[in-house]
Amino acid sequence: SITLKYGAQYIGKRQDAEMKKFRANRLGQFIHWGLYSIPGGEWNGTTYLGAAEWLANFAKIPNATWDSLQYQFNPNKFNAVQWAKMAKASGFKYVTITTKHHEGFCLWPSEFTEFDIENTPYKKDLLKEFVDAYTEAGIDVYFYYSILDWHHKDWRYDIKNQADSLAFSKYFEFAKNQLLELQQKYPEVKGFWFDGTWDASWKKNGKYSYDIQKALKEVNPNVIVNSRLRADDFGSRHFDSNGNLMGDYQSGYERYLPAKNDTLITKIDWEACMTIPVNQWGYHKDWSLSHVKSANEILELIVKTVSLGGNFLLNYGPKGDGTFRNEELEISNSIGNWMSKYADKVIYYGDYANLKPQDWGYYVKNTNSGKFYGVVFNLPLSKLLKIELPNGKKLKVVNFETEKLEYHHHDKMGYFISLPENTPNEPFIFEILME
Ligand SMILES: COc1ccc([C@H]2[C@H](O)[C@H](O)[C@H](C)N2C)cc1
Repeated sequence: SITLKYGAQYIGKRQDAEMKKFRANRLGQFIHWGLYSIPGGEWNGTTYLGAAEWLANFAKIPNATWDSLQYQFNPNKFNAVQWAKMAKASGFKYVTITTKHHEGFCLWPSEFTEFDIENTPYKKDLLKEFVDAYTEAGIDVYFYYSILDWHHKDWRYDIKNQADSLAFSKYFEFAKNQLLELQQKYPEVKGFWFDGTWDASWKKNGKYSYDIQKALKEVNPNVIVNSRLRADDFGSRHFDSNGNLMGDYQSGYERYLPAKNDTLITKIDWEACMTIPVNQWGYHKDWSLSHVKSANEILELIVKTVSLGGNFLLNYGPKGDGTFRNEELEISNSIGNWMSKYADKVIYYGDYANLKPQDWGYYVKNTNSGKFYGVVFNLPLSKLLKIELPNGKKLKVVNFETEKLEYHHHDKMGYFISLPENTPNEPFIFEILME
């Protein structure tokens, strides 16, 4: 292997309590909220199709114009306790909120910039209200922080000369100071979700990304940091030049999942983040412009993720006034109903079952109870659920709610479980007992 100064700090899954809690949580709420939430993808009468939090970029809006949105940011309908209550009812065990997205606007009163919540009509420490409400609700809090910063004068996309290098070192100091400030002001924070780390300037400075993780861990030894922060000595991201995962979990799955038969991914901790429309993280006024995922589509993505040993972060983009759009409220309600019935069995503590994938859905092993479950999304016309067990394993009992399901064994093709009489018209689970 190659000797690296800024590569992976350790190999394998962390087994400390904080990481075990992150893993057991499985389901998180992502929140993208910033100045971009005010225009909602529309500027000077033109609606842009791209992701609303990138509007300044698509619409080529000068910084001075965009930054003046700061004087309009006044979420007078924001109710952190209500947000936390909805999140809890939806089954979210953790939340990740944008403290600063690419635009550079900070949702907390930062000592290191004027471009923050303090200098808006809202004035108050919005992030503290948020952290307190979610913590009170028993939901773990994580902070999203963008390294890419369109506002900061010392940000550089690339390092072409000594001047760039000096400026970028000042930007690094700014970012590190802000991150330590976030840990100090909001000590409840469990970890950081870094973004905006694809530019050459960052890839050329593996030391910077290494130092940020080190600095955060000095304050909180079990802080959880995503792989997206990291570039190694040679600019390799997420995985170092020896193929070892950097950070504490792989966060490359942005709006897509690994293949159902990908067993490699089950060897590391990972988290997928997902939008409800095709590609909108920040609030966009018009969701009719793309497909919007149904509750069942989202439930399948969540269960597929857990079945492969990953966490799932579902995104919400609240409006500038602090309210959520109806589509998000409806999804929350539907998902919450399903989670109230099944999450304790197949989401929380859910993990890879190491059983041969089948067409009808996904297997989940509950690492708390040790129980194995099937989650059915695709009803077979044969009315038979096929199960293939590893050699030496025999199927004993299949429980569906309070009944035991019939099954027969075919010496070469495996077991075939008969569907229950009254099959639910929603994704349902059955428990598998083997011997
Ligand atoms: C260029 O492609 C991109 C760049 C940034 C993103 C950002 C989104 O704004 C959102 O914050 C997502 C989590 N992040 C990867 C997505 C796609």
